[in-house]
Amino acid sequence: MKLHSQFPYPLYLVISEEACRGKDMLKVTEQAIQGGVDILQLREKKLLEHLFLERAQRLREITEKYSVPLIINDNPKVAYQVNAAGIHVGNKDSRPATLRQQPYFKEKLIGYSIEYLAQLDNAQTTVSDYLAISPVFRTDTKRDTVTEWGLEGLATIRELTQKPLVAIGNIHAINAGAVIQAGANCIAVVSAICGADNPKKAAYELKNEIVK
Ligand SMILES: Cc1ncc(COP(=O)(O)OP(=O)(O)O)c(N)n1
Ligand SMILES: Cc1ncsc1CCOP(=O)(O)O
Ligand SMILES: [Mg+2]
Repeated sequence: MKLHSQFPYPLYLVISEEACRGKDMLKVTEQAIQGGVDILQLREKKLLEHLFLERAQRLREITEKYSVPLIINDNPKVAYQVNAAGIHVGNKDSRPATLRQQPYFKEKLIGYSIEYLAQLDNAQTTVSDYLAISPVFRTDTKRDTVTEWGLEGLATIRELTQKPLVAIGNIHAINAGAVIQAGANCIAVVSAICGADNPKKAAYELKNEIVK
């Protein structure tokens, strides 16, 4: 079994209403947590800010009940307003180094997407708490990606940094073990759990592949 001492969240669910395909997002969240999800991100790319905030507040009630950290995608204002555990940003978003200077984000988790190897040397990476290998495998859930890292790319990055690595992109129970073996500390998924008929069972099966 691998140790995850730097980032004690081996299974990461990135959720949106659209990804839940008609299922109640709040129920999916609760079932997924009961199945073993350790950390949750709300990622709504098309919502107006006040609706994003409202959804984040609902999720916050559930994550608080289970003591699971809630991460907000892209939007520092919403993260602050719901007192989220942190934020995830990529190359088109607020910069981690800028966020880190704000009092609210000083002690919060900041996740940063890695799309180019050169990012490993930049100031954004230095101040981030985890790096997302984004994506490990091409996925229909997010099409505007740059580099498909593959297991080899993930292993290369593992050798170049000590930062916790969160692997994302087309990861399912069948390939999760290989992704961990290649050096990831955490598996992040959207469709493997949100798109499953039984999100609790899907989370449980993924978790088993990760921690065995
Ligand atoms: C855990 C995790 N990893 C990667 C991403 C992608 O972030 P980003 O590159 O900013 O793209 P969008 O998600 O904003 O489309 C993520 N959200 N979460
Ligand atoms: C948000 C995000 N960032 C990189 S890939 C991705 C989507 C992953 O979705 P799935 O787990 O359904 O492939
Ligand atoms: Mg983003």
